[in-house]
Amino acid sequence: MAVNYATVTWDQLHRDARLLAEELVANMPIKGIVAVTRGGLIPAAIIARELNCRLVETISVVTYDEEERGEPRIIKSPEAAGDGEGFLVIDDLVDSGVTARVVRERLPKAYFACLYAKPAGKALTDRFVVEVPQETWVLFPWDTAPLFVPPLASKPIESDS
Ligand SMILES: O=P(O)(O)OC[C@H]1O[C@H](OP(=O)(O)OP(=O)(O)O)[C@H](O)[C@@H]1O
Ligand SMILES: Nc1nc2[nH]cnc2c(=O)[nH]1
Ligand SMILES: [Mg+2]
Repeated sequence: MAVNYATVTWDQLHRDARLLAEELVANMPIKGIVAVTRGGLIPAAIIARELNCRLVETISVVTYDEEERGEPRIIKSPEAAGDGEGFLVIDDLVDSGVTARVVRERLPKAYFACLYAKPAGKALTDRFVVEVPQETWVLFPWDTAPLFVPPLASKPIESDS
């Protein structure tokens, strides 16, 4: 399957997290936020700031062994969140939905929100901001760096032959 890339800048991420926070105000009051590490950490920090929430827990789910997708494992439990009642769970993205499913099983009463969602996983969310095509790979600002690109005119001209 062809892979397209969608680059998300820090500005876009901040804007999308604030848009999500605006929607989540309807859930107030909340007991706290659970960030799904690592990708949910920065979105959760922005949302915690907007919702004036100081109780921020984490859950860490590992779904890959080496390069292969393995049996998902919770390597850090969100002890402060109980069964999730009154808590918002924040992740950056749902793709296949494997991570979200494990999180929901552990926190069945929590409200699950994320910034970006692909079709295969979006039904596992309670709210998301932007839908992304399944074949698109989202490049987050913490995964990328600005790179020098040579001017077009300096590239060698390819011949047709
Ligand atoms: O719906 P899924 O197919 O499970 O994919 C979505 C998950 O994948 C990424 O996390 P990843 O496991 O790569 O770890 P990270 O957050 O530590 O980067 C992303 O942050 C989501 O948590
Ligand atoms: N950065 C990134 N991580 C992912 N994990 C699962 N899908 C994605 C994606 O589209 N982008
Ligand atoms: Mg993640």
